[in-house]
Formats: sequence, structure tokens, C-alpha cells
Amino acid sequence: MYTGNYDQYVQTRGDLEENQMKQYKWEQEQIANMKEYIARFGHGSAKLARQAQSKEKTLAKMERGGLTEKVVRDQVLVFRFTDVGKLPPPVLQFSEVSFGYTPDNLIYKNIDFGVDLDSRIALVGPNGAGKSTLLKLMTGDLFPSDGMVKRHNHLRIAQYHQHLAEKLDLDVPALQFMMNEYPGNEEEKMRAAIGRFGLTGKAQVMPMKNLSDGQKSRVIFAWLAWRQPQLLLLDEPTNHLDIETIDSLAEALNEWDGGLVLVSHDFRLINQVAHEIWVCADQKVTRWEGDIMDFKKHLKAKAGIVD
Ligand SMILES: Nc1ncnc2c1ncn2[C@@H]1O[C@H](COP(=O)(O)OP(=O)(O)OP(=O)(O)O)[C@@H](O)[C@H]1O
Repeated sequence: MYTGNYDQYVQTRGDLEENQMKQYKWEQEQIANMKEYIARFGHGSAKLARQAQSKEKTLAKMERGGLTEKVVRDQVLVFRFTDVGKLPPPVLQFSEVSFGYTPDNLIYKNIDFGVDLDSRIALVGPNGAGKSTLLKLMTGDLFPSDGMVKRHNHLRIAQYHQHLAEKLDLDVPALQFMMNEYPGNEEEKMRAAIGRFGLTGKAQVMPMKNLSDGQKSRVIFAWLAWRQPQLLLLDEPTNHLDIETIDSLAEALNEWDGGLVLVSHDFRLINQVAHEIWVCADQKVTRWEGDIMDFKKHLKAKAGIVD
């Protein structure tokens, strides 16, 4: 049981484990020294043998008292995207884009911006402001009512959203699903591709209905990653992931060399991976001058919440 928030927990646990490891190493060193002494002098002169006996007693006492255990790390969840290399900017350009699902209700009016492969953008804004809509305009699932969205000819975009997991055929195992989606690839390769997202062994070959929602999300990530996108659009990727998996996702994104546009309500994830915050509201997309924690404070102040 730990008090405080998650960051404090990580810090405290780290400190405790460091101390435990120091104690463990010290004890093991003592034990090794005593054992060596006993082995060398246990049958020596009477004086040395007495000292060896005394060390034997100390050793037994230490063992009875309970030795410090070695720190064993929880299995680290692997999440890994393959590096993709660069395309010259601009890879995705919005020029005077307006969009509405109906002409009398515009969600965006005259927006201009560029996204490239160095971009690490978090889209924030009130519910229904149009964050998911903006991602769909980026992928080309939606077309602007006015203006132009230009994508680099060789740009590979992959989009993650919850509905992908809902479309999985749950009677099929993850491995089979990948082999069906990407035929002509060796099974071993596909196993490794799913394994890169922490789904291993039996979990790959049981029908996906037996997987947790978090595991299904991993299958989707593996499926997206196989296309080696240069630009990843993530729409609420953390809904079914536990906090350690979210950290693992953040780490994978930080190690990866492609571009990222993230829609998330998870301030921790945004804080870890985003370099820019864009606010979608009032038919506009505006760059927030500050980090996500400033934005959180701003939202709290707006809602009249005092820390
Ligand atoms: N297919 C559609 N047809 C008509 N209106 C839609 C459609 N999809 C979304 N909308 C509307 O467009 C607006 C923007 O929706 P969008 O899902 O992009 O917002 P969002 O910022 O992603 O919201 P949230 O944070 O709640 O996911 C909302 O008012 C929504 O009801």
C-alpha cells in the first residue's frame, strides 16, 4: 500500500527497491565472505576453527532472521514500433479548411496548419468540439467542405481508435487474425509482431473472445504497427490499458521516430509524449502556449476548481 499519487508511488517504490537491493548485496557479500572463511579455516588450527565456528553461527542466525530478497522486476510490457525514416515536410498540410457534417453547422472554419514527422501533437478540447473529426480529415476518411488537405504521396498514416477492437472477429485467435490480414508472411514473423506488443504464448492462439479489452487493444496496435506508419493518429488509446501499459506505450512512442497526433483525456500520457498542445474549440484549432499541466490548471480555473 502506498500513499500519494502515481508519480509519488513510482518514486517511493524506486527508492525502497534501491535500498532493498543495497541491503541484499551487502548481505550476500557477508555470506560469501563467511562461507569462504569457514571453508578455508574450518579444519585449521584450533583458534581458526573456533572463529570459523563462530562465523557459522552468525551465518545461521542471519538466515534464521530472514534474508533480504533480491528485487525482482515485474515483467516489463513490451510495446515497440519500428522506426520508419523521414519524408521531407510538409507531409500533411491543411489550407483554409472548413468542415461541417451539415453545411449550416460548421465544426471547423478556415483552419490552416501543417503536421510533419517531427510533430508530437496532443489535441484537446471540450467533448464534441471535433477532435475525432479532425483526425478523420487528416486520414482522408472525411473531405473538407471547403479548402484543401494535402498529404505527401508516400505518407503512410495509421489511426487507432476504440471501434477497431469492436470490429475484431472474436472467434479467431490473434495470430490467425494477423495471418489473414497480412497473408504470405511466416507464422514466426507474425508471432514476433504480436509479441512486440506484449501478447505472447497461448494468448496468441486462443480465440480473441478470451482476451481482455487491454489485450485486444494490443492486437490492434500490432496490426497497425505492421503497416509501418510514419504518422500515427491515436484516438483515446488508453481507455482499456492499465497504467503500466500506458507508460510502456509512452516509452515506445518516445523511442519511435515517426509523427504523432494524439487525442486523449489522459494528462499523464499527454505529458509524457506531446511536445505541442492544440486546442480544438469554436471552429478553430489553436496552439496552446504552455504545457499540458498549465492547460489542466486553466481548465480547473475555468471550472472554478481550486487546488
Ligand atoms: N458522422 C457524423 N454525422 C453527424 N455529426 C457528427 C458525426 N460524427 C460526429 N458528429 C458531431 O460532430 C461534432 C464533433 O464530433 P467529434 O467526435 O469530432 O468530437 P470530439 O471532440 O472528438 O468529441 P469527444 O471528445 O466527445 O470524442 C459533435 O457534435 C458530433 O456529435
